[in-house]
Amino acid sequence: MLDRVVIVGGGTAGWMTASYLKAAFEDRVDITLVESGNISTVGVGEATFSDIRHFFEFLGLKEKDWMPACNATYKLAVRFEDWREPGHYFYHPFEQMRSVNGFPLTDWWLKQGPTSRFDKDCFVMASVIDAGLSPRHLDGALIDQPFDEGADEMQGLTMSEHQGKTQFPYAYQFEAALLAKYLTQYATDRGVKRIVDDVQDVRLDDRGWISGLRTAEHGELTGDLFIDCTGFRGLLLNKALEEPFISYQDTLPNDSAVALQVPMDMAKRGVLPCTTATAQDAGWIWTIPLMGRVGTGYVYAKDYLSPEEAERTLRAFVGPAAADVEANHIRMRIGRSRNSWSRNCVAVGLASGFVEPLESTGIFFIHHAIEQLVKYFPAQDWNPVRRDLYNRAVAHVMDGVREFLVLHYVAAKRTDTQYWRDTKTRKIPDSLAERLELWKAQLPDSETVFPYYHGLPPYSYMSVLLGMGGIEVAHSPALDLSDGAAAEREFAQIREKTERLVATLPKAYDYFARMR
Ligand SMILES: Cc1cc2nc3c(=O)[nH]c(=O)nc-3n(C[C@H](O)[C@H](O)[C@H](O)COP(=O)(O)OP(=O)(O)OC[C@H]3O[C@@H](n4cnc5c(N)ncnc54)[C@H](O)[C@@H]3O)c2cc1C
Ligand SMILES: N[C@H](Cc1c[nH]c2cc(Cl)ccc12)C(=O)O
Repeated sequence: MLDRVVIVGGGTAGWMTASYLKAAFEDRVDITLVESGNISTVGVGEATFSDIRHFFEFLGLKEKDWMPACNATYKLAVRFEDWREPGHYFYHPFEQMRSVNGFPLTDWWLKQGPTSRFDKDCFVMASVIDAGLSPRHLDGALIDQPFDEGADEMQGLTMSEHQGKTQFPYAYQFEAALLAKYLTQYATDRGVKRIVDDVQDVRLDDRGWISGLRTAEHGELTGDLFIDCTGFRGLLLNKALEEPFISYQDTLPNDSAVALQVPMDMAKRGVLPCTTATAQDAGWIWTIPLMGRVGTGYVYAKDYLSPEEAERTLRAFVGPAAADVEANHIRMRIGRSRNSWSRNCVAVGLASGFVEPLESTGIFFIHHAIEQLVKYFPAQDWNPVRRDLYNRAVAHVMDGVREFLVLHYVAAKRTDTQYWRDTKTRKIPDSLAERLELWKAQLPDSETVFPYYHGLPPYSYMSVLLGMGGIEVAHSPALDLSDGAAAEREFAQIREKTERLVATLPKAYDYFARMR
């Protein structure tokens, strides 16, 4: 039996993997995690997809167990500011798109939208977020979305199985370092062995498979399956096994970030329940409100901006609250390993691949990789078919997300700096170029978006296209021959529901303060 797993790296990827494998296999696998006391984690992964609730569910954790320990808040959307023009904003929310007579409501909106704001007309969440509200009432009851939290048929589903069934109305924002600490406790309580040491050498056998890891103080660690969670270093997969890394930088040039963790009195400031991405001259700034601080950072391309200038701009953006806060400068490796599983090594997290944090996909990649690893977990025969299926699934997720992110830049109306002008002439993936031609005639649907599971539903593409405003899209001609009354009723229902929710939901801050 293959039952000895060694994980290298104690960041979000390492501890999420250790916790999940323990929850899946209990004592039938022996798990050791080795993490360096000298090499720090990236530790800025703060915003997630809504799907991450499947991860916590799998671990048997409820929000009240882990959220207060991680200073966590709810994220109802990504709010894009200034991507179209200064002062403009729109939301990409966690809310399923309604359909009327077989056409998405956004299609009707293009023909007869009540206002100029597609997000407010088509989703209730846009106004809920503007008002700084929680999607749960103070007694914990969830906003009445077409989603039944306790539905039996929804339990135990993986993310890809769940996609398209219903849309959970929120994701989370949290301190990544605190989540890693929380999961360290969770995993070690359940028998994961933790070693704090540096891996100095990776030993390969005659076939080139990993036979052991030489550590500074704990001798040689042996195992069957080695999981590389060493971050951008890719110590096992890319360095020792020499698995090539495919860069995405030709299409996604942002390769640098500078981050600040700004302590803040959130009772005074309030919590806007979303992640904000504010366009800048050479990239964009994220703002993530947590309980007790705001996480913020400037993501940029070093070909267009120096680290010093990026830090200056970020500090000016945040204001005096950041005066005493030390900046964390990060170089990002953008792209994916050709194969994330090679021989007896699987890379998870940044060692596997990463795209810039626009749309917060890093932790989603980790979660997806772990679900797939359990699905295709190897047996003693190391059947290569399972490995290949795993590699295909992981590559599809990252390639699909790459297309989705490139769309943001191509579709953004801004052209006021060289950086933004270049987004309109830079090479884009061929498949995306073809899709864009289709979307100009007909809004994206499941037939025309990236065809493999990559986490993002067609309505996400519609939201970005309509919000960014740089690509002209048209409504379906069939709507000109159709009665629009049902769509008008739907818009009216959304308005009524929005008014009811805004009048009854508590402030997001009050909800979390009560949870603590
Ligand atoms: C600027 C930025 C913003 C981001 N924002 C988000 C976001 O909002 N949402 C999101 O989902 N994701 C985000 N991410 C991604 C997210 O941070 C990562 O996916 C997540 O932190 C996982 O990192 P990791 O565990 O793979 O690597 P790391 O955090 O880099 O951890 C690597 C681990 O390996 C250990 N290690 C390395 N070498 C050795 C060695 N020789 N011996 C022993 N141990 C070793 C280190 O000590 C460390 O414990 C962001 C990333 C960046 C760069
Ligand atoms: N898998 C989905 C992905 C998804 C659906 N709506 C959104 C909105 C935003 Cl801002 C990010 C991702 C998604 C999920 O997480 O629900």
